[in-house]
Amino acid sequence: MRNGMVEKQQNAAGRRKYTAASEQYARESRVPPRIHVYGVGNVGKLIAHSLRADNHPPPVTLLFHRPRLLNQWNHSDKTITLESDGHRVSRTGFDVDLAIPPRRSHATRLDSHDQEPLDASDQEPIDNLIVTAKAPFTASALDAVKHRLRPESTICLLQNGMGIIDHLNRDVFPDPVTRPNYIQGVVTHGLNSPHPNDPFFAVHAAHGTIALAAMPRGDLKDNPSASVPFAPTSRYLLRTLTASPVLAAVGFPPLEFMLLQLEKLAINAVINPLTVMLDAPNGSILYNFAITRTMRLLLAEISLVIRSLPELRGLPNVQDRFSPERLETLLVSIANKTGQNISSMLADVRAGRKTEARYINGYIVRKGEELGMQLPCNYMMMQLVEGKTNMIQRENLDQVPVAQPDLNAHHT
Ligand SMILES: CC(C)(CO)C(=O)C(=O)O
Repeated sequence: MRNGMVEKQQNAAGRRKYTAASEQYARESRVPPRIHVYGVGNVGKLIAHSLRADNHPPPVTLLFHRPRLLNQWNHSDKTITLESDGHRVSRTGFDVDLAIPPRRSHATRLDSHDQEPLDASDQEPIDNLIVTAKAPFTASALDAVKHRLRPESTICLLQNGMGIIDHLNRDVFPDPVTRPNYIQGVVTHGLNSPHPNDPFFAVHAAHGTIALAAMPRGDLKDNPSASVPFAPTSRYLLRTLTASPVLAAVGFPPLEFMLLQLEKLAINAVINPLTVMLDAPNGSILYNFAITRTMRLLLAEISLVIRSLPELRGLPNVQDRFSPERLETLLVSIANKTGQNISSMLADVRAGRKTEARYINGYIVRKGEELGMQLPCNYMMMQLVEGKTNMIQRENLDQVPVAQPDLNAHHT
């Protein structure tokens, strides 16, 4: 009888342990459980879909950056659908809101936020925000919701590249006292959106992981082994994301997380711009000695900068982990595994979109300059990628629709 009771109590405790983070944590710490997701690209769809998978899902608001997307949503069945191993699962229950980025020129906002609010929700505070917009668009995305963020809020940034937080602190949240908290993430899930006319559908092609870290409010350089006392909203977001089995998200201390970011950055700084130059899938950089030589020139610079970073000084294994030889082995294995894929940078260039080159090769160049080094190969790659993007953007602008001659027409 007693044992039965103990067992019941243990079961109840066990069940309590596995309730949703929104139930378990938000309630007890008074963090409002609503999560806003900015950006419904591939990663945004994966995150929003996974958040609504739980038995007690948190309320989720999708923030659209364009009225056209909101319109498409309102005319759809209001679901996000993910296909994985041939099975499609649709999830519902999302709230939606518009957050249109103000225009910026040379890092300055052109139009201020004194326009009429769209509705009352445009003024409601945002406590938990996940941003999946790409690095070059993150500052303007945050400009759109800046007035709703408070020092207690947490922004979780999920995108490729490094140096984004420095950029945000300089241009969007210059006051260290009032700026929100940050979580950063490295996503290795592979997704694609094969139907451009259905922006709320994606294929989860390769199951990966998400590494997450709550960033200390100061500079990591000044406080490298900072054990961060998490803001309640950061703890809530970390708990909610790591509770999702599909996301396979894991939390790391800031310094270990930085090593993971640098490893991904080193790979992206070579595969991405080279595939842009070759206009070919990732596998095209393999088994071609001229390309291998170029790859090695880039890796020599990348390895030198990473191994000289003051933040990493004295850490065990950094010299081996970031040696040019180890990075090359890693790079070749990733290019092999993703051989048929088009890199995200090539996809952006082909579509005439701004790329992340400034946050990938550009980050290496900036860090090198801080250390008194010149890195011409990475600088050149960044310029070439930007040059090619400009070229494609101009081609798209110049495209005048011309009536095609009807080759089947019969002249009598
Ligand atoms: C496939 C890979 C690893 C190539 O760098 C990638 O992450 C990307 O396309 O951005």
